[in-house]
Amino acid sequence: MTQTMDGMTSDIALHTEDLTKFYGQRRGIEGLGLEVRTGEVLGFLGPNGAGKTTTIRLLLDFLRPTRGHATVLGLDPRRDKATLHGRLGYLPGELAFPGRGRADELLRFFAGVRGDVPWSRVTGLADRLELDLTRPVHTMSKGNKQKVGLVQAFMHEPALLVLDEPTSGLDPLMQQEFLAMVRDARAAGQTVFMSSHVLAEVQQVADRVAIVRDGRLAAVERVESLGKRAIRTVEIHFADPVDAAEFEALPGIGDVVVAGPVLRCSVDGRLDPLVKAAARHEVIDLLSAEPDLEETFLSFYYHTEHTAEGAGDAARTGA
Ligand SMILES: Nc1ncnc2c1ncn2[C@@H]1O[C@H](COP(=O)(O)OP(=O)(O)OP(=O)(O)O)[C@@H](O)[C@H]1O
Repeated sequence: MTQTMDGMTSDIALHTEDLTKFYGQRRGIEGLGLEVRTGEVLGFLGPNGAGKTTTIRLLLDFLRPTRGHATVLGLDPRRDKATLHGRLGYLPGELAFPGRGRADELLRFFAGVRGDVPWSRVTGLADRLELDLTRPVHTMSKGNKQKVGLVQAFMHEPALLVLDEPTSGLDPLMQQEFLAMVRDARAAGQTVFMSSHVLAEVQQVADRVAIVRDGRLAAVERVESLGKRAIRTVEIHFADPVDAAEFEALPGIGDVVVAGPVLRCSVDGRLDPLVKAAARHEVIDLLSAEPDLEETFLSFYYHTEHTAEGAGDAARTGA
């Protein structure tokens, strides 16, 4: 539960209404209506330039909206900035650390600003992320700087984590560790709002995903429903040539192309029928490409009657 100014609790951690930011004539984000429940992990997805960073900067009052408003932990991002500061963990998309100090010096500074952060919590997070705290931050790789950014965002166990492209620069093992940190945060009742342009990673931890395109909210869906619709591209190499007709009629299979012993197709939903059909032949290799955000999105909207307006309703109800 989120404690509001008047001492009441709320199960809404984040709320935006008609949140809009134009940079001159250029749309950053327009008409965003979104609700994130306390304890929920929301993936905020979209291709480059979709408006993710603009939205996050509005939530933190680094930008002022052209119109509309946001409520964060029941508070006003502008009026209650100081109160929110201690209750939020923020990872910016572009990290810029000042000075030439070591990571532990910088993190001690952050811990001091936030009040009583036990140092063991900082070292615990650094250990999880395999971050050497004795290194000067300005000498670190992008990935290690990202880890410093993550430690400062998580260190005070904030009620709300707002993370802009958190896995950027992390290697696959560290990405998994980060996702485990998000799961732990969720289990502890924290709310997580994380932007990404990679559906596959968000799908592993998020309860819902909100998809933005061209500065507008295009869809809000529960992760399970997107998963079922996920289109994969599959390529199977057989020992001998196969016949396309054998695969074309399978449920969910499309775009079948056979070149001798190599079959390429798209799979909408379960892989099982294709795998069982393929197993009638000798299989040399099977390659399955991660569902692409754009493909999943298009597949979802070709297959349902949802509209962008409907998505706004879904955002509000969490349906
Ligand atoms: N300071 C700015 N001045 C003018 N236009 C801007 C500014 N910041 C962002 N924009 C524009 O607003 C739109 C949304 O940008 P934003 O950075 O919010 O997208 P994003 O989804 O975070 O993209 P990325 O993943 O590339 O960071 C883009 O068209 C971008 O060019």
